[in-house]
Amino acid sequence: MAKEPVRVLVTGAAGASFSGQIGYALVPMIARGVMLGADQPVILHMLDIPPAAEALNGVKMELVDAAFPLLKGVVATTDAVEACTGVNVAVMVGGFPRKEGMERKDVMSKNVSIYKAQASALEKHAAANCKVLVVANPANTNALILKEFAPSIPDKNISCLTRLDHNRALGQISERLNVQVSDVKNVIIWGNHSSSQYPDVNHATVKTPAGEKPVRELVANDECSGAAIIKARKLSSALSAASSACDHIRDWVLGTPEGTWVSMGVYSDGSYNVPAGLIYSFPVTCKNGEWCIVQGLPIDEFSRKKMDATAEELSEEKALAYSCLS
Ligand SMILES: NC(=O)C1=CN([C@@H]2O[C@H](COP(=O)(O)OP(=O)(O)OC[C@H]3O[C@@H](n4cnc5c(N)ncnc54)[C@H](O)[C@@H]3O)[C@@H](O)[C@H]2O)C=CC1
Ligand SMILES: O=C([O-])CC(=O)C(=O)O
Repeated sequence: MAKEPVRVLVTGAAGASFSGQIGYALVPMIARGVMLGADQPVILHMLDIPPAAEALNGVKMELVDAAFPLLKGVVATTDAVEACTGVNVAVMVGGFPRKEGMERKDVMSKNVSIYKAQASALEKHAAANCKVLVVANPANTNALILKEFAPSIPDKNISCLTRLDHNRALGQISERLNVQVSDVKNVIIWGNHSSSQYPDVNHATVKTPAGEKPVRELVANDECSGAAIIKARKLSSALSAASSACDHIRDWVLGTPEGTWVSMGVYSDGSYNVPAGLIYSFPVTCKNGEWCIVQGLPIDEFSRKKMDATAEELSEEKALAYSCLS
């Protein structure tokens, strides 16, 4: 029997300020089954702001023209209530993006007010058990604000995207070692989706004909390359961010492969002595639609310092965000 359609919200779907256009790259991936599976029909809900209404309608027309067999309907709107009504998955891309040379903190106050308002719309109108992924920067703190203003959505259902950083680390290791990216696994992104994040390869492995080898012996810890993309494209990452958002939701809903973990920004429960009450990126495995932090990994002194530094930045962002609320 055919499955019931899943309603997926994408905010910022018009990609209309032409910063990087994640939404425009993301919606056809969802309509093709990249996010939820090749047998899962979807109804897309797309939200953007009134100045982007015409562009948003253009995206809707393209989705119709592309005749995606899995796409059972499109809601394109500038009304947050209409956009959020009945959604099972919400991917929050809309926001005020950072541009070349801009600090993330410059855009905090604009995003705090956006996320406060959209949290209320989601809380009141989304389907029960809606899973939320915040992509827009500052992603961890936007997710925290969303959590704060949608208290009836369980903590476990609110996350932010660090999968792009995770995938970047996998990609860079595969380039350096000249191996297939699918043979590399279990890197970890700890902390914030910012330059303070700690990409940790201490537990990563690469598949070789002689079995799995630790990556640590082969490469040093890595840097995130978001700024390099902005420099090269004059636009921030879009297709890789969209693809990583699909990976994040797919693994969350359908499960991570046996023996593999991924990085997700989730509400800290104090694991690894990360302060509770932050949205912090951890290694997680997913099963039956629930994520679970991988426990018991040994943490050396270098890693501890890096993990604490990014937690410290998140605590500062949290304080700044709360000061924007008053
Ligand atoms: N977490 C991650 O790994 C990454 C996060 N990002 C962040 O994702 C966000 C989106 O990036 P791009 O697609 O490049 O930006 P973009 O500027 O191309 O698109 C943003 C869209 O959001 C819309 N928007 C603004 N306020 C809105 C609101 N209140 N409600 C609904 N829509 C709204 C804009 O009209 C625009 O269409 C940015 O904050 C960017 O910094 C970008 C790359 C990676
Ligand atoms: O800073 C930005 O807007 C882009 C970003 O998050 C990334 O590429 O990781």
